[in-house]
Amino acid sequence: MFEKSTWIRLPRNVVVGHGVIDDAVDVVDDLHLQGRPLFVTSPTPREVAADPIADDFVAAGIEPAIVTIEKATFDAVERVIEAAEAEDAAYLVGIGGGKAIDIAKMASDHLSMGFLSVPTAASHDGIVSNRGSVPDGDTRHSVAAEPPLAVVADTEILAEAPWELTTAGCADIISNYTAVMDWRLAKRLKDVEYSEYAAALSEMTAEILVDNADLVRPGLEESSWIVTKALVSSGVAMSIAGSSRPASGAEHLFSHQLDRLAPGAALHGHQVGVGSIMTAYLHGGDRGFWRNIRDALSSIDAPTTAAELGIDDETVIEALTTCHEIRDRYTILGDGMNERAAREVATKTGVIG
Ligand SMILES: NC(=O)C1=CN([C@@H]2O[C@H](COP(=O)(O)OP(=O)(O)OC[C@H]3O[C@@H](n4cnc5c(N)ncnc54)[C@H](OP(=O)(O)O)[C@@H]3O)[C@@H](O)[C@H]2O)C=CC1
Ligand SMILES: O=C(CO)COP(=O)(O)O
Ligand SMILES: [Zn+2]
Repeated sequence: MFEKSTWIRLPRNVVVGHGVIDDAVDVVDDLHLQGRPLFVTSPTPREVAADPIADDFVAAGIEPAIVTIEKATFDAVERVIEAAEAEDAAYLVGIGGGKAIDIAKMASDHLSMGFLSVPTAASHDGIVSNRGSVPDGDTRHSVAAEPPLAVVADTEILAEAPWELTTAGCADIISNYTAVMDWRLAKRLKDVEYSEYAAALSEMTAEILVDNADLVRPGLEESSWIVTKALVSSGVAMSIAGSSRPASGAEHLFSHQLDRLAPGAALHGHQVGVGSIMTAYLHGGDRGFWRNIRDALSSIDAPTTAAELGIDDETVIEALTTCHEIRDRYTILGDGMNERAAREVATKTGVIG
């Protein structure tokens, strides 16, 4: 008897384009959301977007509450839940980079409340996904969470954000190639749950972005358009899979470990990009594929070396040799690399000097 079933939860409205931040109140109307919103933001996105959007809500007769978080932690999720209860909020609006959006989506899941995703940087593919990513001691959880009811991605705001945030988003997408390789390997060796549709969408997203790399240039608003569409598409792949597998493999474990060993040194997207060069090498040996990843990253100005990340060589080796322990996710790293092998891959790919 056939007994499979699945819920693929996706946003109802994805609004992308120049000046669409002005449509936020209309988006709320279209969703028939009533009551008071709680805006979840972080310091810079608050200035850039949350305060101006709050003014539009006030003009429409809606008085939002605002909570500003500094870090993506379970404590921050707790603070947002408490603020939502204290302010009698009816829905949440996550406004910012990956940090603010992840915290809003996890709090909204806990509160059984809808949330809107308003990215201020095209820096990560969690804009649409139904996953949150949170460090917790020696580990990092990929948590099931509420997908947004709607996304409002203003390409004018995204284009004005520092360029490296956009290149980080591109690198997060380019890393899909190795994430999918790891996923297929885990399917073959460990029979993990696998979706060919999600894998194909994730790879195709990376391919389209790389094909359009010439159009991804600083100062061009069209770049934000291209990158945001890729980030949305990659998030949809995660929602189809019901896991972050299509967009997170060993290159992400490497980045999560760097977050522990060198907190704040580099952006998430940039770290996963450099990780992806090395895990592509592990998948393919000295054949060409890792060079394609490296060249794709450098074509959009993303870092390809430890020095460009601002991370020293020894920290890269430590991350490579320990990151398989971060979570129970089978990847090309298997049960871990020894130091000699780690040095070889990092040196051969030019990540360390
Ligand atoms: N759930 C998922 O599926 C995914 C989750 N992620 C998670 O997302 C996070 C990475 O996202 P990322 O966006 O890099 O991290 P942050 O949210 O920390 O943002 C990076 C930096 O950009 C700043 N910033 C944001 N918008 C602007 C703007 N318009 N102008 C100037 N500065 C701005 C932030 O300022 P400030 O310091 O003031 O906040 C911060 O310093 C990680 O925690 C990662 O794990 C990533 C991919 C997928
Ligand atoms: O960053 C992600 C996808 O780009 C997902 O993060 P996790 O590795 O925590 O699942
Ligand atoms: Zn990522």
